[in-house]
Amino acid sequence: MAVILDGKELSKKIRGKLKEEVKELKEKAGRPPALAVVLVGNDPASEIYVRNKIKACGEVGIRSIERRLPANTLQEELNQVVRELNEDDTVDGIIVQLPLPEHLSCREVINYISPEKDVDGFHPVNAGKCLLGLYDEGLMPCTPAGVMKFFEEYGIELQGKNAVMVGHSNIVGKPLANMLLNANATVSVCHVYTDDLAHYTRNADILCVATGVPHLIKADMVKEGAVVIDIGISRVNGKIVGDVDFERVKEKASAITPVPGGVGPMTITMLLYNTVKAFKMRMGY
Ligand SMILES: NC(=O)C1=CN([C@@H]2O[C@H](COP(=O)(O)OP(=O)(O)OC[C@H]3O[C@@H](n4cnc5c(N)ncnc54)[C@H](OP(=O)(O)O)[C@@H]3O)[C@@H](O)[C@H]2O)C=CC1
Ligand SMILES: Nc1nc(=O)c2c([nH]1)NC[C@@H]1CN(c3ccc(C(=O)N[C@@H](CCC(=O)O)C(=O)O)cc3)C=[N+]21
Ligand SMILES: [Mg+2]
Repeated sequence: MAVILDGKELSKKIRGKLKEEVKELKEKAGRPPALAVVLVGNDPASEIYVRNKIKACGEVGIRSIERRLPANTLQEELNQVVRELNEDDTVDGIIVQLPLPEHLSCREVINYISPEKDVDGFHPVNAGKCLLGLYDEGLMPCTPAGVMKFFEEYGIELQGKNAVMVGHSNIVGKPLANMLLNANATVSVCHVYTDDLAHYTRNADILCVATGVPHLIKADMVKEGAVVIDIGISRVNGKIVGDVDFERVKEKASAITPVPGGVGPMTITMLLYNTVKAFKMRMGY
């Protein structure tokens, strides 16, 4: 039976420390760290995510600012909101909740976010620092950084291991594959055009999956004793499910993240962590 990598428990521990730190920083600076969340339109899933982020900020003492824009907002108007938040000295972190309505370019608006305030770690400057392994000099993407915390916390060695990343998005798959490579794992990156996915996954000591395809990874695709990280979130008949057939794969894996309660909470935790980090960097602490 696999060890369950508990994202709620690890989050509790990290958020507890952040709360203490925020209290001290607030006394020192005369104001708390602040996160601005920009939400365009009213996608129900995004509404829930934003609400959770704002709640999590409140719990550790981070001030949050919600900027809601109508679904028919123009690109130039969205860019302008980001420019205003860049110029507001009391704002330390800015995120634009994705996905955006069809007519808007996320690439364009992300380029407007000041890299020092880019707490999602999506700006090309931060992506470059991530590639180079200069984690301390920038802000790293929250989901991949949260996954790396699991490996640290549970003492999971990466050096020399076969790591397989399924999914190659700019926000999860590519940066996580890169972080695994920086940790000296031998990394394969698979995606929808990969011929014989199971051939790769069966050889993985560390298997990370971020596709959004419910239960893509079955037990017969997993090596005995593998560490399995399930990043996918889908809603099937009102229930949240991951990309891994958890019930069967947990019998074979040595460690596995559940969905919910695994990577998701850690993503939010790393957003809080990045907001505190951005605040400290901006204040010169
Ligand atoms: N837990 C968390 O905190 C977070 C969870 N998520 C979840 O993670 C999942 C992925 O998100 P994101 O990276 O943004 O998604 P994208 O849709 O941007 O990327 C999905 C990736 O999976 C690949 N893929 C799709 N189908 C298959 C398949 N059948 N076999 C192999 N590869 C496949 C795609 O390949 P191609 O591009 O070639 O089609 C692409 O590389 C989603 O469920 C999302 O909700 C995302 C962010 C945070
Ligand atoms: N600019 C931007 N940054 C993001 O980081 C971002 C985004 N846009 N758009 C959407 C995706 C998805 N994402 C998740 C965060 C937390 C959970 C999470 O906390 N999940 C809980 C369950 C939550 C629930 O009950 O719905 C869990 O897995 O236990 C899931 C998914 C961040 N994303
Ligand atoms: Mg996505």
